[in-house]
Amino acid sequence: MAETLEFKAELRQLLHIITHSLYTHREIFLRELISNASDAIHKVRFDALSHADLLQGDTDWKIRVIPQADAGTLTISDNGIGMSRQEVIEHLGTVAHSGTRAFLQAMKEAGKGTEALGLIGQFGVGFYSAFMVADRVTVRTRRFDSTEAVCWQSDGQGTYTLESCDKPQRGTDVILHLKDDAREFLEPERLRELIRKYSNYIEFPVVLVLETTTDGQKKVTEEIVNQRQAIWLRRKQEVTQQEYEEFYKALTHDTEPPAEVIHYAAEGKHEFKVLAFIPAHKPLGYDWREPQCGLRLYIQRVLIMERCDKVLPFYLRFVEGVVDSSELPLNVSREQIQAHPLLDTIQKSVVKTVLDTLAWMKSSHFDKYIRFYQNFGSILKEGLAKDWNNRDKIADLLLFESLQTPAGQYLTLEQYLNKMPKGQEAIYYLLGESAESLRRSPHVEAFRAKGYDVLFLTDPIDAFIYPYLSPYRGQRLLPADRADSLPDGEVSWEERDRFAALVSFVKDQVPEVAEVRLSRRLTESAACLVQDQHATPPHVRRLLERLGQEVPPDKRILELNPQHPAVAALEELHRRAPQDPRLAEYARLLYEQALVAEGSPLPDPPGFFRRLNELIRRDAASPAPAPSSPSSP
Ligand SMILES: Nc1ncnc2c1ncn2[C@@H]1O[C@H](COP(=O)(O)OP(=O)(O)OP(=O)(O)O)[C@@H](O)[C@H]1O
Repeated sequence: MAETLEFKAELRQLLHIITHSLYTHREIFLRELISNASDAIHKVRFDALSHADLLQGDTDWKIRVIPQADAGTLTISDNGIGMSRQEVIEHLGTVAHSGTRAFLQAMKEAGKGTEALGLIGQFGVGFYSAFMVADRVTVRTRRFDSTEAVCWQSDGQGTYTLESCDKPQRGTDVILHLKDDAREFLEPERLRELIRKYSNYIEFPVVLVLETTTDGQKKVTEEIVNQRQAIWLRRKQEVTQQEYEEFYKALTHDTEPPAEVIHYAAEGKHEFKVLAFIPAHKPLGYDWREPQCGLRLYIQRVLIMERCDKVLPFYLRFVEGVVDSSELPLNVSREQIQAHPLLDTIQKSVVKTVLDTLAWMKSSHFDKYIRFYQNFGSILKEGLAKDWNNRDKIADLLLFESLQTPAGQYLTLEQYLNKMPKGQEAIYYLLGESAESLRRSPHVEAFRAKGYDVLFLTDPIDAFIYPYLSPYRGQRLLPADRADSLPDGEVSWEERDRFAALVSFVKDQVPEVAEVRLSRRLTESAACLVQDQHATPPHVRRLLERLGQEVPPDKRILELNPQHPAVAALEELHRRAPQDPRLAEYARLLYEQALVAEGSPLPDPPGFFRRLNELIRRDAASPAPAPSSPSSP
């Protein structure tokens, strides 16, 4: 008796999109189904390592693609692991495929428009892509360690049926009852083309099974269509760039070729082979997916793990590829393999090669490197905190915008060091939202005047990794907005004397700060805020507060520029009429402009507007002044 069950809500939504729309990329259903069949064979090969008898002698691994024009069906059949009844319910009734979840997220972001539908081809939606070409799908499956076979059927309209069936061979048959407009997928030539295009490097034979009738005699032919070389086992000199690209695309579903290919065989004490790729860009949906890290681990061509994270540190998770070692034991559990010391050796070797490749790319193909960096730089930077042994190598790979680089161009730490003028004793940096706003910050004025460059750290992660950057090649890194980082330039005694009363008055009016003082940091602005070396930088504070964390308040230092006309005028007014009520308002305005200049929020915006509007009112009522220098903010 067939039992009818309902799909989970998320899946109903997906199936609705698939069955009610037209696609330009629907041919990818074949790639998805062949890839599932290949996974199933890998799984049974692995599970049977310790139970070879369960295979009952059937180790002729094959994925069969069978078009049947009379019935209008296309069957993809494998002798893989198969599924139990419970597994069918779990796997074919819910959204399992990670790409599918990313696709649904992308749909949400893109709205319901056709733009989102175009995304399907790039994501692939796993098993459910079948409904792009079929109005009914039947799955007949039997697990390798069971005698019970199950038949699953659905038209993709919200429910599916399950019933027991006969299936003498283990494995899974996916039978697609093709839609009328999808009969092209019955044509042998079209199927050959698609198998070669998308599944050429599947390691098991993908066999096209054709039934022909000659002189009334039916004949079945089987033709292996894919190349199925374990490309990583071949010598580098024997593999063409095109083969690498095709393999990479088949492995990752990326539509673009990789930025770099890394292919080598370690020989000597340990032997293993690595074929890894540095992608050129983040594939669609990369930021919505759960982060995945690791290379495919093979032992003598048997796939042991889809993502072996022991061979790749998390900060290199953008690297894709394969590692194969015949030295690892085949007949042990995945957990035991994960603990094998050879994996640490492999990791060290992969990390070194990837970092060396990135360094080479940076020096030889800078434009290509910039694109890579814009996509994956934030991830790579995590390594500064996590991989102390390679900290210097990673620091060498960083790119920065800076005070002296034209907008949109980048500088490395090494280039910064090389152009440091004599007398400069530290590498200066400033944390903030964007290079554009930092370029206008009062904190860089003195540096600009002295010809010192300031690195702009504007990636959100910079706020957390800057402590790991210093020292770089013996030079310390100092924040340009720290109280003691001022290149030099003492305020004269005479100025100190003259402004002493004003400074003390402003301190009384701005209890939020620990100190008010004069400084030479500013050449154009009237005031700015700095902090001592133990305080949390304001940009980091803003980020942490946005993340909902409480940061204990630090008292900061308000610095005034005694040469600024506004500060000078204030001093004069204070000397002339120390009781003038406007003085208190002006003192607050100096503090408030220092906050605005560094991007910090104002504690009392209405008060600020009132003070500013009062100034406008008064000023507008007085006669027009002589034009003043436009450069003084
Ligand atoms: N031919 C098959 N043999 C055995 N199990 C299968 C087969 N096809 C699908 N399945 C099971 O159904 C599940 C769902 O398949 P689907 O293609 O939607 O996602 P997926 O392959 O798990 O996704 P991902 O590629 O992200 O791992 C698979 O994980 C697998 O357990």
